[in-house]
Amino acid sequence: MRWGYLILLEEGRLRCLKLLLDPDQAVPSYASLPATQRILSASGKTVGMAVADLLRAIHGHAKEIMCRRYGDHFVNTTRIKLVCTVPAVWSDTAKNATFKAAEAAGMKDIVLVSEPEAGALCTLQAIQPNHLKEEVAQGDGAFCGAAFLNARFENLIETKLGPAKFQHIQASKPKTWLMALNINMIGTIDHQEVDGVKLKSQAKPQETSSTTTSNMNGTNGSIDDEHFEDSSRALELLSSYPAKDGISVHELMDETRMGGLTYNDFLLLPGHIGFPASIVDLTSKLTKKITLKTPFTSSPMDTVTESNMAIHMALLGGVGVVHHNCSVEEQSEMIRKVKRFENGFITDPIVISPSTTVAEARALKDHWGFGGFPVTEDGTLRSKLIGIVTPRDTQFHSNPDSPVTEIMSTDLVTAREGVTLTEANDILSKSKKGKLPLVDAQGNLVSLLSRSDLMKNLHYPLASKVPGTKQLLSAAAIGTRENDKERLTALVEAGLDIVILDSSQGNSIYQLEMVKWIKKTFTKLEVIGGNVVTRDQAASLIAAGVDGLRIGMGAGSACITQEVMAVGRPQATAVFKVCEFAAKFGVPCIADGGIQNVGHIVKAIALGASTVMMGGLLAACTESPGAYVVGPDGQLRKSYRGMGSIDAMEDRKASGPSTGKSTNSAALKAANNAKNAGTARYFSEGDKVLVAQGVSGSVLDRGSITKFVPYLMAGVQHSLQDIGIKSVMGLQTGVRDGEVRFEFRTASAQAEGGIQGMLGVETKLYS
Ligand SMILES: NC(=O)C1=CN([C@@H]2O[C@H](COP(=O)(O)OP(=O)(O)OC[C@H]3O[C@@H](n4cnc5c(N)ncnc54)[C@H](O)[C@@H]3O)[C@@H](O)[C@H]2O)C=CC1
Ligand SMILES: O=c1[nH]c(=O)c2[nH+]cn([C@@H]3O[C@H](COP(=O)(O)O)[C@@H](O)[C@H]3O)c2[nH]1
Ligand SMILES: [K+]
Repeated sequence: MRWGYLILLEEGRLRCLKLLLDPDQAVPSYASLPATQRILSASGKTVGMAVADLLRAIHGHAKEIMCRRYGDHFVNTTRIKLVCTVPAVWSDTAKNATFKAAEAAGMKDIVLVSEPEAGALCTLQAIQPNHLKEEVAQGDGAFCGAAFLNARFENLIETKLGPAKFQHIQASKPKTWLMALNINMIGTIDHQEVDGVKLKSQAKPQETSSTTTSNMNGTNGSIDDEHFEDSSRALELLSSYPAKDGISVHELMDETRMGGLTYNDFLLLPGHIGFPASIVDLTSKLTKKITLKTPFTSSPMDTVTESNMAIHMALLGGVGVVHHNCSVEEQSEMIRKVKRFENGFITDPIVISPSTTVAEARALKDHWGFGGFPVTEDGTLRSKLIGIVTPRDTQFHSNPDSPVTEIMSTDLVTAREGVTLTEANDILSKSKKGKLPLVDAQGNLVSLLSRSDLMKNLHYPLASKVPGTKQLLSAAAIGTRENDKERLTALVEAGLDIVILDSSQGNSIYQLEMVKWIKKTFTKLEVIGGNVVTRDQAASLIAAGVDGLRIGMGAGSACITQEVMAVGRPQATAVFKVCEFAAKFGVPCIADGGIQNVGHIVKAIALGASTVMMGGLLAACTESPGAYVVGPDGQLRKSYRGMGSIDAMEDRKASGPSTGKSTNSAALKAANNAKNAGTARYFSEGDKVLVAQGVSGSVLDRGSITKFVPYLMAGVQHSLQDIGIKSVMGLQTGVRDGEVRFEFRTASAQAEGGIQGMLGVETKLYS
């Protein structure tokens, strides 16, 4: 059932329906009911059923508005009394029928009040509380509702125009007829009364239009402002419109009208700017317990996120999810590197023994990316500190076989265990050394503080850290096979904080069981399930206990899932549907895939995503794995491939099993023994053909993410400023409340938004 503005003007409608509630009641002369009766009998409903439908819709609408304003929980736990107003002249039969219809519509706790009574009550309670003594308005229909007013007005026009002309206009302009009647109430009727109500006298419409026309065409340029509203009333007049300009997110996301939408299919409308872009707060949740200062994550793909990307994403306030297309040892090592990076106090420093050679120290530097190592008596932590080796010491030493004791510094500035970070930082700054070892009373090495970390602390104020520690937040992806449990155990030992269960279709028995197992086994670990694109998929995973969801199926830039599997969902719709549902449980969502620019990030967030995940956009950054190559056009590129591409699935660099793939059971065993995710999938298919869900190729160089991510952040801040919103969370509330408005974008609107008719365009996005 549709009602109100949703009914097209030219469509038939049930008007004055309530007059049919009591057939014995006199129908006012100006109301004609045959059309209503016709539509009613065609729909097979009784008047009671139709009124119940209407009341149900009104009730639902009211509840929706209240939920939007006050939250579902408050509304569902608060006793709500309903008051239904009816015309005072009504018979008891009509009132009783209304009451029955309200009950049929599921309205409980309801009372009926006559319309004049309701009006009077409202006024009297304001001016003289609790002193209502008598009904002040007579129930003679004089103050009847708008429908009657319209009907009376129509009658009036008919008498003025004559029936023939009246019917002609009505038939030839079915769309504008009703609108014109409703809007142009004021006008032709000088000092006339309609049902006792005096109408304001104004110029006749013909005059208005002719004066306006002549003014517009006139040569003197003067405009007779008698016919314009006073400009000081602009805001007041604005508030008299029934709805804000543009459409709400619910209207936008009504699939029955437009189908599933992508980010490019719509725009947000601008709001009011009353603050600088730099104060826009991008803080947002990644999981139930973890909040990020920047709502960005990088994909768990072997061409996107290894330790270097993960470290830098975390330094910049986001998080990088380390892929699992590698052995357990390799993945754990990557997590360890993230956790070791930039500790205020490095509590598990790499320590070497006096017998370590210069060559070995150099090799360790190449392996770890840093070269300052404390030397202790037996080469372990908690053993007596005897010196420190730095790259300066090893760099120009001619004999690689010399023990480090020959070159290490022994004039050490140390601090005692137990100093605060600030004190230690202070000592380090004054010492002009690169490292400050912390020792216990016996001179045993306990931990280390590094000057480069101090610098990094200064340069990365947004860094994502585990609360209460100086360690960066780490995240990794795993699969849902039995041996992924061992993988996860190793990752947790390496310090993992967040695990993502990496699948294109997360609503599987394997994933649900894995979620439950993880929640039971590693109670501190945050678990993100996915991928999902429907409410139903999300519900299963939420019920299983996930702390976050990852949304997207086939939207990624290297994905062909939608084409090959015929399964998936346009990303904007997927994000909205899942986030709307997940928000009810406080489960944050990642919009994964299809992010091509800043605008897409803002749209994903507006539709409810707390964070976005990027693959292709980050694949050719300095911090992503792999080397740059020069393309045929002379530009630098790095390779990028879908994790479901044949290339990735066949990549057995991590030494998969050599058992072959001859039988199904052998294949399953091989899959479980496989050392990387690609091989596991490869072997799980047994003798069957491999079906690719992704492609491989390359993407153009984007430079370092230390420049690119701040560009994305500033872009999002400016966008939110345009919308007139000060934070990511504010944007989501604004959208939910219907304050932030949207518009569909036709194909030509998309062309208009792009670059038009220009040659030699240089698309430099930031500097
Ligand atoms: N977001 C997206 O649109 C898509 C992403 N991808 C990416 O490609 C990679 C591979 O994705 P999928 O092929 O979906 O990986 P997957 O590991 O979830 O599924 C591969 C196959 O293994 C089966 N499987 C999983 N656990 C099992 C168990 N315990 N026992 C028996 N069989 C089991 C699955 O049912 C499926 O047939 C992931 O990195 C994923 O993120 C792939 C396609 C689409
Ligand atoms: O259909 C797919 N086949 C694949 O082989 C594949 N590999 C990755 N992904 C997903 O794509 C996301 C990254 O997407 P973007 O490059 O658009 O950022 C990633 O985060 C994944 O969700 C795949 N999807
Ligand atoms: K795609």
